[in-house]
Amino acid sequence: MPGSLKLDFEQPQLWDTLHEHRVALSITFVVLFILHKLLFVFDQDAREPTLIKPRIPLIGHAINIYRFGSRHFVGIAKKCGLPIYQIPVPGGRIAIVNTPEVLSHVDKNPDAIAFAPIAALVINKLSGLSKQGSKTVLDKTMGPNKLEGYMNAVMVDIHSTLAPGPRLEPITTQVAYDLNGSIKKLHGKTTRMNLLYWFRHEFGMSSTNGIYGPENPFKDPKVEAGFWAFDDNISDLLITPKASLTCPTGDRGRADAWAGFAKYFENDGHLKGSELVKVRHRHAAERGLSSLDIGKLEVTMIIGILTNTVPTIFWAVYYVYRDADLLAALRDEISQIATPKTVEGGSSRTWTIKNIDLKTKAPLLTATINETFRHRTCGISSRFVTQDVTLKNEYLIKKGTVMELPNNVLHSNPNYWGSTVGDFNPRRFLADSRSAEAKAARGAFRPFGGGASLCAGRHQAMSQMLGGLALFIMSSDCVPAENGGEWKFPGAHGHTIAAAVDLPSSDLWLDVSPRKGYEADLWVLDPEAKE
Ligand code: HEM
Repeated sequence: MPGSLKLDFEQPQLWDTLHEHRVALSITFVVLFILHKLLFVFDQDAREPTLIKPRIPLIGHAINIYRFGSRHFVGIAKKCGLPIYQIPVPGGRIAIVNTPEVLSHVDKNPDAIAFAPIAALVINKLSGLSKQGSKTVLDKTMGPNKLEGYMNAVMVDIHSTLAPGPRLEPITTQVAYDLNGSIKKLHGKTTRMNLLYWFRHEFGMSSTNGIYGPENPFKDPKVEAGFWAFDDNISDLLITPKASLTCPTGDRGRADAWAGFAKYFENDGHLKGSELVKVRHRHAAERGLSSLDIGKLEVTMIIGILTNTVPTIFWAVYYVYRDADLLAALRDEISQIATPKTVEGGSSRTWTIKNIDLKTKAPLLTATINETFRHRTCGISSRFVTQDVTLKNEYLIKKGTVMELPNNVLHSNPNYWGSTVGDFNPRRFLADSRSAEAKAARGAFRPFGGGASLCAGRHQAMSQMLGGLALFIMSSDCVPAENGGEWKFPGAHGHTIAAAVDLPSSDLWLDVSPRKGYEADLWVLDPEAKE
C-alpha cells in the first residue's frame, strides 16, 4: 500500500522529528524555567518588605523610573500605602521607604545603608574619568577602611567647609554681592525674561563665583552653556553605553565644561577659590588624579550645587507672585528689616537688608521657601545596602539592595500635613512647634534628605534663596507676558533621578518691572553685618 509504504518511509523521519522536537522542547523548558525564575519569581524571605512586581516583567519598573524619575516610587507608595516596599529591576531590587518611622531607622544605620557606594557609581558614570580616576572614586566606598577611600574622605571635608562659619562665609558673601548685581541689572526698566533661564545664569554665576573665585571657569560662556547641556541630559548620560552616539548634546556640553575646569586646576585657579574647592582638589591630587580628572569631578559636583537651587527659586517666585496676599505679607515682613538711606540728591533710596536678619527675622520668607520645597520636591535620597539589616526589628533588607527614600511621598501625605496638603500655605510652617499640626509634620519634611548624608550645601542654598527671593520681591513687580497676564501652572517634572526639585515643563515668560511706588529705589543685601 502506498500509505504503509509512506509510513515505512516516514517512520525514521518521524522519529528524527520527534527526537529533534524533544531536544527543542527540553531547551524550551529550560529557557522558560529560567525566564520564569527571572521574570516572575523572586526569592523572597517572609521578613522582607512586600515585593511589587511590574506589569511588564523585569523591565517594567526600570522603564517607568526612566520616564517618571522618583515620581514612579511616589505613585506606587500612594497606591499600596505600605511603609516600605520593594520592586524588582534588572540586576537586583530596590527597597523604597515611605514613612518617617522607617526612615529614622535607615538614618541610624549609615554603615549598613550607605550613600557613598551609590554616589560613587553615579559620579563615575557621569564624569567619564580615566581608569585611574574611576578606580579612585570607586575604591573603599564601604567597609571598615572606608574613610581612606576618596568618596568618604572628601565628603567629610565637604561637610566641614560648608558648615556655618569662617570657611563658608566667603562663599555666601560673594553670592550675596553678586545677587545685588543681578537685581541692579533689572533697575529702572521693564525686562522681558524667561524666569528659569534668568536664574540659571544669575544663580549659576553667583554660586560659582563664590566657590571658584576670580578664575571661575563659568565666566567663559562656553563652559556655562556646556554645564547646562550636561545637566539637561543627565538621565540619558547615566544609562547610555556610548554617550557620543546617543546623547551628543550632553556629551559635547560636558566636554566643554571639563576643558574649562581642567585649565582652571592646571593654572592653580583653585588657590584663589573657596576652602571647598581647595579641599576637593587636595583629596583628588593626593591620590594622583590629573587636572583633567579633577576638573571632570568638579563639573559633576556642580550638579549638586546648581541643579536644585535654580528650580527652587523659580518655583518660589511663581508661588509668591500668583498670590497677591502672600506677596504683600512678604513685602511687609521684609520692609521691617530693611534700612533705607536716601541717595545724594534725594531722588531715590537704597534699602539695605542684612542677610543675618533674613535668616532670623523673616519667618514667613523661610516658610515660603519651605512650602515651595514641600510642593516641588521630587527628589530622593539613594542608599546601597552593604550588609543584611533588619529595620524596626521587622523588615529584612538584604545586602546588595538599592534603597530609595522618595521625599515627595512624605511631603504629599495628608496624614502628616492634614486635609490642606494640596494647598500652597507657607503659614503651616509657622505653627507652634507644640501644636498637633507641627507634631504630625515632624520628621515628614526632608527636602535636604537626612541622616549622615543630609545635604552639605543646605546653609549655602538657603542663604542664596532667601537673599535672591527677598531682593526680587522687594524690587520688582512681575506679570506673565502670555496667558493674558495669568499665572498658569507651567507643569512640572522630576527632570532627573539625581534631582531633588522639579523642573518646570516650560519656562515662564515674564515682564519684570521696577516695583510700583519704589521705581527709583535700589535694594541690596549686606552679607557682612554680624548683628
Ligand atoms: C535647593 C537646594 C538643594 C537641595 C533641595 C538639596 C537636596 C539634597 C538632597 C535631597 C541630598 C541627599 C541627602 C540624602 O541622601 O539624605 C543632598 C545631598 C548633598 N548635597 Fe544638596 N541640595 C541642595 C543644594 C546643595 C548645594 C548648594 C550644595 C553645595 C554647595 C549641595 C551639596 C550636597 C552634597 C555634597 C550632598 C551629599 C551629602 C553627603 O552625602 O554627605 N546641595 N542634597
